[in-house]
Amino acid sequence: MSARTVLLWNRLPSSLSQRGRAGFLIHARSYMDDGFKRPSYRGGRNPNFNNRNRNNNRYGGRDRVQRKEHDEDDHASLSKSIPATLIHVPKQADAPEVTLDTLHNDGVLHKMLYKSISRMGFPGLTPVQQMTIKPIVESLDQDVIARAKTGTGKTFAFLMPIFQHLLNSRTESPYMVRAVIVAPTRDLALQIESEVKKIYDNNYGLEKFGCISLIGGTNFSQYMKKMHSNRPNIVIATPGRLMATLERFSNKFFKHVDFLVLDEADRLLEIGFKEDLESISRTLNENNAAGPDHIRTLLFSATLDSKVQSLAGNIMHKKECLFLDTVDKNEPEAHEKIDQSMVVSENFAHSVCAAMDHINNKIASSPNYKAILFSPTVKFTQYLSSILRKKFRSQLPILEFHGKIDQKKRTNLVKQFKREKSGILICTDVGARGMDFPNVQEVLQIGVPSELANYIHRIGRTARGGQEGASTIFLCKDELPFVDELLHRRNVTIANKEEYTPLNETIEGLTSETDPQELSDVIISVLSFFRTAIKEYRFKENRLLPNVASAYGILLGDKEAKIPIYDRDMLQRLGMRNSSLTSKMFDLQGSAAQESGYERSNRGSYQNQNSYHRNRGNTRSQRYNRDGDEQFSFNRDRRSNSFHDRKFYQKSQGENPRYDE
Ligand SMILES: Nc1ncnc2c1ncn2[C@@H]1O[C@H](COP(=O)(O)OP(=O)(O)OP(=O)(O)O)[C@@H](O)[C@H]1O
Repeated sequence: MSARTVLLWNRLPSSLSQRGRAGFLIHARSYMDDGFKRPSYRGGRNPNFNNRNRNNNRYGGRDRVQRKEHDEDDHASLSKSIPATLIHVPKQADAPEVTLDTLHNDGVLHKMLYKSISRMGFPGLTPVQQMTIKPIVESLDQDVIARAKTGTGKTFAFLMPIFQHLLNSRTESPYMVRAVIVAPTRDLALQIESEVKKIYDNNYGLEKFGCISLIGGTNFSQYMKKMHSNRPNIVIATPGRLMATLERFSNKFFKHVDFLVLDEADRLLEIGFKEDLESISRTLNENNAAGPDHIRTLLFSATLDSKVQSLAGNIMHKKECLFLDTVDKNEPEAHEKIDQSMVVSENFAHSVCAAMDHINNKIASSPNYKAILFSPTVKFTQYLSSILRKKFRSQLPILEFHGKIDQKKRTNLVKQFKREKSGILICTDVGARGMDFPNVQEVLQIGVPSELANYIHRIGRTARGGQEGASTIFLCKDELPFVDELLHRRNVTIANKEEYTPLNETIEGLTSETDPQELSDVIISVLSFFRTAIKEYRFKENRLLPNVASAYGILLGDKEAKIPIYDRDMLQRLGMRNSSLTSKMFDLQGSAAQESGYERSNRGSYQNQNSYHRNRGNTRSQRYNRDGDEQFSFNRDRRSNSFHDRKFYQKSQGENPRYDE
């Protein structure tokens, strides 16, 4: 072996087998040189870069040697321009099993923590827990990225090392926040908090390491009072509320942070969230009493790719980063225990019929049927909830879950659906990531998700904690390019395909009692959604949009009926012009059709509908946000103006539109 290979060999976590290390070395060559960008310190140079604990690590001064390898003749290179080294540790099939007992016996896990987790009665540690706990506890000077499939216990994989760290350093800054965990949705933050409480419940001795969740939709000053009185060591937060807290109290509580964890990291590093995460990381690091490169950053998700690695450059501050990967390079990220199906029909409206028939059959054939149904927008979720309630309410609970529901109600319905033995939760992508509802048999989707990775997260709400599950996506024929994208970009194949044509009676069942005004609102919201998904999924605009628009007539029971549009601005907000395409889709009237003589008074109740959209949009195009609501978009093709647009929107709306802060 060359000197460099020996060096690498010795630096690998001792938990790896010989073959595992050999496998790593093969991977290492391709990864070592890609690396990360260093964080951008003001003044272009990290002031502490040269003088902190460089040799104080378990690999015995590797940093100095590593630096020599990289920059033999460039000693000025201790600046931010040097990318951090990415050490990729691949999945190893033959790795010896790591158990709670071995971790305890090796001195990795403290007795108190060992007892707490043992009492939970898990049959063993999951692959991600086996792979990450020891390196996070022991590799003090490395950031960590961990990829593991949905429902495989990533939450405990980062909580256990955090508790171990608190136990290791219990006398240091006991009244300060030591770990900050960021989650993209309020419900996920609350769920992580309840996982922490499970650790307390199984060993009260750990309660002294207090925890608090800071999320939007709650009383800020009340929570700040709790921060003052409880002095928690662990903060679990959504980005918006965390920024607000740091703005006022970063010096008081956050000067001794050791860990920053990003759960659903790829989501948090998307445009929109990313600027906030960079600002959070900058504030935490600049204020840190131990210096600006002290905090270790841990990124966890089921969907991570090279884009995330480079996006995290300004958030991760260590010189080395371990990429602990439990998914093979060529293996799909979707969980293998999910039996995936798609049902393809002619029209978007038929997908609704197909889903209704499917649910009907399932309720009849499976006792305790528990499913989650994903929908593209808030309005469509409301519509689906109302038709499902009408039909199935007497048989099982039907729950509606999206970002427009008041937080208290939302928290209660999450608790309820976790408890229920059967039921259907209808939700937007706000429920796609991280939520752990026990015993969900099946995930249903009408229409495509808001981003490709969310397909994997959506279906991952089933087959959790070692169970099996099924998923069915209902697509119209013009949504099929999505399936190709899924294969080409995520290597995910939907194994089972079925074609569907609705019976007349199914359509009739839906059309009765449908309010045209409401339905027009619903379909416009879906059109808005698809309009922004065109680039992402390579849809054919001229086919897909008329297909979705015609769902209005079909679901109304009058195939010829078109969505009435009275206002020219409305078309603009949908990002469309008066053209042959729009006249195919809409019944253009009044100013929309540029008819000067049109009597406003004749517009009837539709006027409200269009002014509603006018008030909600801003002066530019109205689009879809990922919390499932239609509004100004900071979406896929927003690179050029995203930040300003978001600020503009916030100002005009007096709220933060996009996130679930
Ligand atoms: N070692 C274990 N053995 C069995 N079940 C476990 C183990 N650790 C955690 N679990 C359980 O597995 C379920 C899923 O865990 P968790 O929510 O952490 O998954 P995740 O990997 O974060 O999923 P997602 O990618 O969807 O966020 C939870 O109910 C959790 O209690």
